[in-house]
Amino acid sequence: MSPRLQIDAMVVEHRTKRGVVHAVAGVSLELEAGETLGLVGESGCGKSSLARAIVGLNTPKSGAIRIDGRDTDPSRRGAQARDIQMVFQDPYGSLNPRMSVRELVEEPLSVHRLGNRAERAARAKALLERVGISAAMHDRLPHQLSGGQRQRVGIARAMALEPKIVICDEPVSALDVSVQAQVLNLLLDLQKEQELTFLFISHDLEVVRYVSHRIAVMYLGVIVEIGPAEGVWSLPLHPYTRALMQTAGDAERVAATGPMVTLASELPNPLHPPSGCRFRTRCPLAIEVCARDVPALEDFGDGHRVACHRAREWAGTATPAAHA
Ligand SMILES: Nc1ncnc2c1ncn2[C@@H]1O[C@H](COP(=O)(O)OP(=O)(O)OP(=O)(O)O)[C@@H](O)[C@H]1O
Repeated sequence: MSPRLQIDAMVVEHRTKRGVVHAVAGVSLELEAGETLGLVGESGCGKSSLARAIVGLNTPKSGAIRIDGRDTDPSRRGAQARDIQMVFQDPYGSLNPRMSVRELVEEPLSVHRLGNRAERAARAKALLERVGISAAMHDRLPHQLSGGQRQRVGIARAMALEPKIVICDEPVSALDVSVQAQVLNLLLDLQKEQELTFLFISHDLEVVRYVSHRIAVMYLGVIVEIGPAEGVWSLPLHPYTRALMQTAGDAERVAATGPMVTLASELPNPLHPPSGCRFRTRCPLAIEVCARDVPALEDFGDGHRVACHRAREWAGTATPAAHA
């Protein structure tokens, strides 16, 4: 059976005055129905550029997007544009400040000419109630809502067209910690009810681990490690993944499974990415071959794949860290 979502050799470039930014440099991913793939990486690694290309907000330079095995129409019009929706980090920026909550949720239904006026109103009401926005708030404007309520409206809007796939781009990063779990749990409940596929982008490794079946790690436009969430978590094999986990306060666990990697310098200039392995200029383990050859994603078992010339050296000997 075809995967629900297949991204094949996606390339996204941004033209700037200083040159071309290679934001996504050939990313391929497959996601099953009902699956969450968490995507992590530092700011500037290309996560949003990839997400925006998948929902049609960026035009990729090349690559294919398939839903249930069918190529999507690059013009992204019609029914198929409904299949992939996005939940943004900052719902305030993506919600028209002059529209009421009710109008905001009705809008996608009107754009796609679904139902008559009364049916759209009823559907918007049901969606808002499902995401926890009570009837008393349906006439309010976005600025009259809390951050968590605004994100719930953003989620209702994304769900209005009954998508198969939802790209969640840092959906809880702008929220107070106290409401983050509520919004995450709402997303997980909706996923179960509707067998939704999530691409879940976050720089917060704990959040990604909480929601994801699999985790992909992106560095400077490429996927450097991907695998089952607990596998990647307990035995991170790419030096960049190890560095991210170490920075996130997991030094002890990382140290138990191989070399420590500290991220010293800044992300290289994306206008001129390094030759060979893109991470090698920041990698304390880099050797000659790393500057010469681009490492392929190699399978280490159970679908845990890593693009590193040196990962084998500790992969065979290390014992996965105990699950916290
Ligand atoms: N519209 C644009 N025009 C020019 N360059 C862009 C544009 N959007 C992104 N970039 C550049 O592309 C690269 C990848 O950025 P992107 O926002 O996709 O990364 P990210 O990992 O999502 O980061 P963040 O978490 O900060 O959003 C960066 O170098 C960024 O400066």
